[in-house]
Amino acid sequence: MMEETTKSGKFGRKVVQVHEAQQKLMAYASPLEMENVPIRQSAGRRLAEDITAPHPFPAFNRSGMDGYAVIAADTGAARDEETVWLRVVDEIPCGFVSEAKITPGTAARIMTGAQVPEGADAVVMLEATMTREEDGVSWVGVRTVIQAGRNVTPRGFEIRSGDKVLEAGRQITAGDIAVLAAFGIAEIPVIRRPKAAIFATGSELLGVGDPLQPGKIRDSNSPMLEVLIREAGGEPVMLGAIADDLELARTKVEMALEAYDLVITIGGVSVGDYDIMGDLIREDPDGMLFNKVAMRPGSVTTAAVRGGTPIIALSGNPGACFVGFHLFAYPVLAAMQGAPSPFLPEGVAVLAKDYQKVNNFTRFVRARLELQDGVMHAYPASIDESSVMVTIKDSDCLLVVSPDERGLIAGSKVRFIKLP
Ligand SMILES: Nc1nc2c(c(=O)[nH]1)N[C@H]1C(S)=C(S)[C@@H](COP(=O)(O)OP(=O)(O)OC[C@H]3O[C@@H](n4cnc5c(N)ncnc54)[C@H](O)[C@@H]3O)O[C@H]1N2
Ligand code: MOO
Ligand SMILES: [Mg+2]
Repeated sequence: MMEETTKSGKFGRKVVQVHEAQQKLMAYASPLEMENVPIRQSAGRRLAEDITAPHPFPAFNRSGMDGYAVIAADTGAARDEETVWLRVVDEIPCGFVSEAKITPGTAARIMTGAQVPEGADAVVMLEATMTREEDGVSWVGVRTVIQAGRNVTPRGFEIRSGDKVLEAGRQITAGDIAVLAAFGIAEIPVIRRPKAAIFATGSELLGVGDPLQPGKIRDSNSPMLEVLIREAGGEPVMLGAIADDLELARTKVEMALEAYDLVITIGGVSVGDYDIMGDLIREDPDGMLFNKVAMRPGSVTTAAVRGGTPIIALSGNPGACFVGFHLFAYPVLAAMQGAPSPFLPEGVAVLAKDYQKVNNFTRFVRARLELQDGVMHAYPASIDESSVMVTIKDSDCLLVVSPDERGLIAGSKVRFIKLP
């Protein structure tokens, strides 16, 4: 009798591969609605729509030099080392449009960034000219032959009107801000930030401000996740820590599911007597996505969906919590913001130190990347057990060590996932 209970309960878990678990979750990570934000608050957000150029850029033929706007053909005689003299008909500062039309034999003084006057097709730089005054008339002498188009940036050189300049889903960078500003787009259509509720379970948990008590620990995972969620573009909603009490957890989860886009819980997913999150998820077997993943740390990571909202129940062990967040919560948050490639990027590095631990499951080893003579090297953390907290701070990648690898020796190639 006892055995039957346990088989169908905590222990009878079906192991799924990491990518399979990720795919199950991603089915519930669709892009959220659009909102408009002022340009100054849009950096780092993801565009909800393609941005097309409302006008060409530059919008006018622009002088690239301080000098004289001329008709290139007029300078042809300079080939015979003869100075060509042109009558100066206007002076054009930046921001002003000349009413003069340049006709053969004439030129206009012009500044860098000013609109090239009608009729002119080139600008001679100031250093290649000389001037003289005669009866109140200014003349400019040109001693070199100028090609048509010289020192003139034609209208639409960078972007033509109607060109797609920024793609939907793109994360807005400083360069994008420059583009948006140049086109006068002050309100930016972005995907709203996913609201991700976090709560921790564990009767041993104290707050950061609490004095240490025997047998207790301070909740370090919640504040860590708060930062990770914010860095991933989400809006963390801190629901605090609760004791290992199924009723309490149920109430919290139900409330969070109503109000937020994603619910992340910490702890209580293993086989312990007080591992209530596992029990809670099992109450609705249809909604369960997975409760055992072929990975270390974080094998007990559990996920479910209720009313279309995903719940990710991360392990309480700090290392497992950290790894579980990056493999499962990060891509969900990215996809909810419309990221075209929501998973963290992968690469290959040279292992800088032996790594001999072998598992039955793929191991995600905290490590630090360092460029040495232009080659990326990876230093695995000194201690990387699931329960270890302190080496999280030293890692900017996770090495992916598959179970068939019989340990890795320094100098071998190793796959890594780059952390944000
Ligand atoms: N008999 C077995 N025991 C365990 C197994 C197993 O397969 N059989 N799996 C081990 C593995 S692997 C992991 S990982 C952990 C998973 O534990 P839970 O996810 O259930 O997490 P808790 O039991 O709540 O806590 C584990 C550990 O982490 C500390 N913790 C919890 N919450 C926080 C927090 N918010 N901040 C900092 N530290 C936290 C907690 O005090 C425990 O030390 O189970 C193994 N056991
Ligand atoms: O779930 Mo544990 O972190 O696999 O080591
Ligand atoms: Mg436990």
